[in-house]
Amino acid sequence: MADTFSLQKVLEAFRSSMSENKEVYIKYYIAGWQELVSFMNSLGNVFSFISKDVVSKIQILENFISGENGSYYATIQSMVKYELENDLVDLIKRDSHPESGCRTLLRLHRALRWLELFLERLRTSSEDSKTSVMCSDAYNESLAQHHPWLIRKAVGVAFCVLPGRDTFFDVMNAGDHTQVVALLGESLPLIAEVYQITEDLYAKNNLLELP
Ligand SMILES: CCCCCCCC/C=C\CCCCCCCC(=O)N[C@@H](COP(=O)(O)O)[C@H](O)/C=C/CCCCCCCCCCCCC
Repeated sequence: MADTFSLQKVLEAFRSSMSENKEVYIKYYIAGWQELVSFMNSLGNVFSFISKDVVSKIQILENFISGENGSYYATIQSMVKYELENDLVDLIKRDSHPESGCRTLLRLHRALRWLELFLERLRTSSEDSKTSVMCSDAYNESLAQHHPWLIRKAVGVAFCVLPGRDTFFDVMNAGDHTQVVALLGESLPLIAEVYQITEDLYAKNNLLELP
């Protein structure tokens, strides 16, 4: 994907990630994340500890996709089946498979819920709404429950230097504010669907609390 961030590209990646029978292609799922990382990198060094974590998780999944068992990593569904059937997932504590595809994707999956909540707040925000408040409310409702105190504090500091709402709307490169709101309205159900499919799959296989 090209350099300039656009919400449309994120939308396209998540749209492409969904197959006709509602499986989720990992390749496009991580392409969506890659696009989001390019946006976060443009926000400055204070966010680099976050983007580094996302990049390392993308890399782990890319290595699986391009590895000798890559065909099993085509979709989240095929990955879960393959890793579980072959005992490749640490279920209780991190041990012989500390970086399985399942636990790595779970971290991005939880972050996708944050993204959904944040974008929904942005979509329905008013001119005087603060991005730091929208971001941290979405964070507290989702990812924060899975992060230790130190990370929560560091994230709180990063939220304080977030650009304002207008800048967010501009960097989405989707036209004027009305057009951005419309595109968000189109994107959110898609992101929510990808999230829910993954959530149901992980719940069904008892994978939602992987260490
Ligand atoms: C205008 C476009 C809309 C907004 C675009 C936002 C772009 C955001 C891009 C990425 C979001 C953050 C994704 C964070 C993934 C975190 C995964 C995670 O939970 N990792 C932790 C656990 O991993 P393991 O240790 O178990 O391997 C890890 O410990 C965390 C490390 C760093 C902290 C992550 C904090 C996430 C905060 C989410 C808010 C980001 C705010 C971005 C500003 C827009």
